[in-house]
Amino acid sequence: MRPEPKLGVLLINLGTPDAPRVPEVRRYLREFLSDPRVLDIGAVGRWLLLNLVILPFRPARSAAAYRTVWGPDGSPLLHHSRRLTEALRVAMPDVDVELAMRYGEPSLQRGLDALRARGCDRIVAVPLYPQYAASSTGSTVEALYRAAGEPWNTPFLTIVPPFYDHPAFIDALARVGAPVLEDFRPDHVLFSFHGLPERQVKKSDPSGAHCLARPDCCDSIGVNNRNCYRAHCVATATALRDRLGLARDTTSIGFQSRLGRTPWIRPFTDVELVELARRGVRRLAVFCPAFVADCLETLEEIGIRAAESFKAAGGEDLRLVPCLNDHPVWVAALATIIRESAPHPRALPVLTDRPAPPLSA
Ligand SMILES: C=CC1=C(C)c2cc3[nH]c(cc4nc(cc5[nH]c(cc1n2)c(C)c5CCC(=O)O)C(CCC(=O)O)=C4C)c(C)c3C=C
Ligand SMILES: [Fe+2]
Ligand SMILES: [Fe+2]
Repeated sequence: MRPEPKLGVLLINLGTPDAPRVPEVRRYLREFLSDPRVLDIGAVGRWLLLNLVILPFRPARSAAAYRTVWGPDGSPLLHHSRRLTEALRVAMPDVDVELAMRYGEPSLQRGLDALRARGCDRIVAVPLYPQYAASSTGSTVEALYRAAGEPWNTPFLTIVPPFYDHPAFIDALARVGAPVLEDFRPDHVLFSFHGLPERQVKKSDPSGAHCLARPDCCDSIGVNNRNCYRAHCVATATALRDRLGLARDTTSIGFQSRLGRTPWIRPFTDVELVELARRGVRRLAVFCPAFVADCLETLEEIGIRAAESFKAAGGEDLRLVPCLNDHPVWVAALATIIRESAPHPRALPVLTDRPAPPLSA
């Protein structure tokens, strides 16, 4: 008799340095920014940019930033991802759950090996990026296929697609955010997403004529922008705004975390913050819905630096809404998203249960 297929779940996040020190941050940035999906320029240009411009200077600045958010359990991104993994194990006792990172440790290979060692031959992989970008989701999917293809007996993969407008994800964001808004009483809410070079958004458009070709290109999702990161972010922000019952003119969108001189998608969070303060906004709440786990980009860039510049521009207070982290509503939502994508565990046995028709029929 064919054994029951055993399902494993692999949660995958971006990765983070091993320590908030210059050598560890340099090693992390080297691996991350050597990825041709992240710095998507020619190999020679990437090598020059990385080795002559970025790696001599950025690691010291970034290590100092990491030190401001590093906790007793290490990097916040890894800490929250581990706690989410633990919570999902409890919520889904019938499957094995492992954590892996696209860059650094625990590696994709390590996560896949751990699932294989426990006999999982079917794996549901969850890139923990709600919105699709070729430099985050795409890079993870490519590396995952490569790693999964290494062993002689390959596992069978299902990959959870971007969940930027999944009702369970939006509901979890709203349930985590609502008590913060209730307590803080902001007069404006900003949805701040990780930024992306404009070039990468344009490359996601198969027609080459839709994305960033007109101001309303992200207002709805169709054939040409179905992989557009910016359109996915707009869809998340719109759904969350509606779910929270916020008026359109009391919310805005921004894109944070730019790198280099190439044009990045707009509006920019750091510019928007100052503009809002100048327009009279005093109490600003900021959601970061591109990140499911709090990390350097939420805690330091928004929670510390953005709060300072908002106040310097005349604002009274900025409150960072925590990411979903291991909140029970997110754990339940993630279990729903995974179960919806999982191959039906009885799919093959059900077929073999049926008596075969006679050969002569
Ligand atoms: C939300 C998804 C992410 C996308 C898309 C993304 C694209 C992207 N990022 C960089 C450069 C950097 N990002 C850095 C940190 C970082 N980025 C994401 C997520 C996305 N990046 C996360 C979750 C984090 C935090 C990691 C942590 O350890 O907490 C960094 C490192 C920090 C720093 O030095 O500023 C860089 C660099 C590019 C160039 C890019 C798309 C082209
Ligand atoms: Fe990033
Ligand atoms: Fe667009």
